[in-house]
Amino acid sequence: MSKRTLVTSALPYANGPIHLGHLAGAYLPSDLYVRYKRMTEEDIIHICGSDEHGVPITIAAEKEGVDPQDIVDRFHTRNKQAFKDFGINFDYYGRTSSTVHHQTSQEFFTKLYEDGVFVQKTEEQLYDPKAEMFLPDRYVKGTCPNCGYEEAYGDQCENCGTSLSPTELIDPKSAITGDTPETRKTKHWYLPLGDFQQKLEDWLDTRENWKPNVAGQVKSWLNDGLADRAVTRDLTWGVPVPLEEADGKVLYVWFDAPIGYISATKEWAQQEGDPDLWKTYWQDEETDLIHFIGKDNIVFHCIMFPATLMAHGDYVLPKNVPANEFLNLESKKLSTSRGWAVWLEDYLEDFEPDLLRYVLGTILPETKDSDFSWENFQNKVNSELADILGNFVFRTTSFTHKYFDGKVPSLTNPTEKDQQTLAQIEQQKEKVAEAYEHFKLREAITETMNLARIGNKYFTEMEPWQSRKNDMETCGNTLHVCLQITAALSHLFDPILPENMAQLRKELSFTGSIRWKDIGGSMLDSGQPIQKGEILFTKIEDEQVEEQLEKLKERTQQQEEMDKQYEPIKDNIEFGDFMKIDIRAGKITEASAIEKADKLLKLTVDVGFEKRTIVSGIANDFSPDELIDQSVCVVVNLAPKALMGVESNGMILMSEEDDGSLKFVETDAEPGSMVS
Ligand SMILES: Nc1ncnc2c1ncn2[C@@H]1O[C@H](COP(=O)(O)OP(=O)(O)OP(=O)(O)O)[C@@H](O)[C@H]1O
Ligand SMILES: [Zn+2]
Repeated sequence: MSKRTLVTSALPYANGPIHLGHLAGAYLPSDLYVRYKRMTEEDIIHICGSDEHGVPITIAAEKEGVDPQDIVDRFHTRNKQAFKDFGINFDYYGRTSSTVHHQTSQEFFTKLYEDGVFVQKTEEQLYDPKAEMFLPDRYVKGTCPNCGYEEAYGDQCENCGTSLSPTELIDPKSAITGDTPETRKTKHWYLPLGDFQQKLEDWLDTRENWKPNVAGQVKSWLNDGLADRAVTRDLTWGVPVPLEEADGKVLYVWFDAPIGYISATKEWAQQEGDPDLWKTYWQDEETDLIHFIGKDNIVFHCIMFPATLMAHGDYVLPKNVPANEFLNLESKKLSTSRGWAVWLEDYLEDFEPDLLRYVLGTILPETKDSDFSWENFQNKVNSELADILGNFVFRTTSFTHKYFDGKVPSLTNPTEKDQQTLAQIEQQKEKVAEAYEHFKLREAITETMNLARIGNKYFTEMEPWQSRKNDMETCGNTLHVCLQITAALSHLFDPILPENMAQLRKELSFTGSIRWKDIGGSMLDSGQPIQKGEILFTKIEDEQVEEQLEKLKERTQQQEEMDKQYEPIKDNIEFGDFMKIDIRAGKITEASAIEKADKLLKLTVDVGFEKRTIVSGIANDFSPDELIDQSVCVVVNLAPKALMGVESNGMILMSEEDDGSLKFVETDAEPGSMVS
C-alpha cells in the first residue's frame, strides 16, 4: 500500500453552472471515494478548481457581450459555493487564472522546450477572414471523421471521444460566423506523442484495477498510433506562450488545465504553511495519483497529460483514472446550451443535498451511460431512503424509547440468529470496502443499503412488538442488535449521506471523527442512552416531481426564445413608398389545385368591388377544401403575372413561422376595405 493518495477531479469550465451530469461524471464519485478513504485514515487530499481558459470561456463571453474575466469570476465563485453546499469537500479549489498557475504551466512549457521535446511546425490552419482570426478548438464545428457525428468540435468529438484537430473535421464551419473557413499558415509547438507511445504502453501495462471502458478506450487509441498534438494556440485568452517568437499565442487549454492540479496543490501547500509539501504529493514515488473525470476527458488524462509528465520526468504518473460514461436527463442528452439540465444551485433550493447524493450515487454511469429522471428520484427517495433506511432507524429508536426508556438494552443469551445478524455488519462492511477500493461506487452504495435491508428484515422477523409482551430478554436482544446495526449504518452511510448521518450519530452520542476500523462489533454500550430521533427522510410528493418537470420545460422554452434567430430588418423606406401598395380585405370563394404545380393553388378571391383570380404558393400548407371563406389581405395593385399558365392578379399576404409553416394575415373587415 502506498503512503498517500492524491485525488483530482476534472476542473470544470468556468463558463456555466454545475449540473447533474458533472456531478455524476466526476465530483460525486471522487467525493464518495475520498470520504471513504478518510475514514480509513489514509493520507489523502482532494484537489479541484476552475478551468478558466479555453475557447468555451471566450465563446460564453462573446455571447453575453462581456469580458472573459467577468465570466470566470462569476462561475468560479458560484461553482465553488455550490460544491460546498452539496457536501463535496475539496481540500483546495483553485483557478487556472492564478499567478501560481500561470508560472507553473509556463515553467512546464519552458522545461520541455529547452529539453527539445517539442516539434515546431508551420502549418495550414483554419482561419475566419470575417472574424479576422484563426479558429482553434471549439471555434470550429463539423462532422467527426471517426464516427460521423455532425456536431464535433475542432479539438474533440464528444460523441466518440476522439481527439481531433480542426483540419480533420469534415465540412468545417466557423462557430463565430457560420462561414466555411479558409486556411492560412501559422507556427505552433507540438508534443510528438508518437515518441511516447512505447513509454505509455509500458506504463499502462503496470497499472492494475482499471475500469474496462477506460482501458479499452486507451488501448484502441494506442493501437491506432499517436499523432503530434499542438500545445499552443492563436488566441489571446489563456497562458501566454513564454517565448519571444510566440507573441499573440497561448498554451492549449488541455496543456495547461491538468497542470492546474499541480498549481492548486502548490497553493494548498502554501495555505497549510508548508510550501514544499506539494512535492511530496506530486514527486514522491509513494503517492497514488487518481484522476476522476467523465469519458470525454479520458484522452487528456490517459495520453496527453501522462506524456507531458513523462517528458518532464520529475512527476508521478496516474495510478488510476476511473472515468465515468455520461449521465442523461429524462432520456435526453444533457445540454448546457439548450438549457436541458438540472443545475445544482436550483436543486439545492428545493431539496436536501443528501437525497441527490444517494440517488445519483445509485445510478452513476460507471460502465455505460445512465439516465436521471425526477420520477426515479422520487421512487428512490421514497422506497429506499425513506422506506428502508429511514424506516429501520426510526422503528428501532422509537421502540427503544417506548419500551426501554431510551437506553440500549443489554444482549443476554443471544440466539444464533442474533449473532449471525450481528456478524453481518462485518460482512457488509467488508463488501462495501472492497467495492470502494475497486471504484465500484454503485456497488458500495447498494451493499451499504443492504445492511439496512438486513436490519429491517430481522426486525420484522423477530417481531419485538410480540416478544415485549411475554419475553423482554428476547425483545431486548432484538433491539440491541438493531441498535448496533443503526450505529454501523451511521458510519457506513457517511460518505453518501454526510448531513443525515452526522445528525444520526449525534443522536447516538458519537463524537469526534469517525473511523472505518470502529465499524462493527459492539459500537453502543448496553445501558447507553440514545436520543429520540427525528424522521430522517420525508417522502417526495407527486406535485414536487411535476414542479421540476415544469421547470425543465420552461427553461428549455426560454432558451429557445433566447436562441431564436429573427430575420434582419430591411432598409428603411419612405412613407410614400409604402402608400403605393394597395392592400384590401378579401375572402376566398373558390380554390383548386393546378396541374403539375405541387406548391401552387388557384384561388378566386372576393375583394369587394370584384372577384379576382390569384395563384398562391400555399399548397404544402393548405388543401383547397379548407380555404373556402378564409379571410385574407390582398395586394391588389401588383402587376398581373402568369404562373403555370394561369394569370395571377394580386398577392395574398402570409406570415411564415420559424419552421417554414404559413399562416394567413386575417382581418374582420368587409371585403374591399383598405388595409394600411
Ligand atoms: N452528462 C455528463 N455525464 C457525465 N459526466 C459529464 C457530463 N457532462 C460533463 N461531464 C464531466 O464533467 C466534468 C466537467 O465538465 P466540463 O466543465 O468540462 O464541461 P463540459 O464537458 O463542457 O459540459 P457541458 O458542455 O455540459 O457544460 C468533465 O470531466 C466531464 O467529462
Ligand atoms: Zn466522433
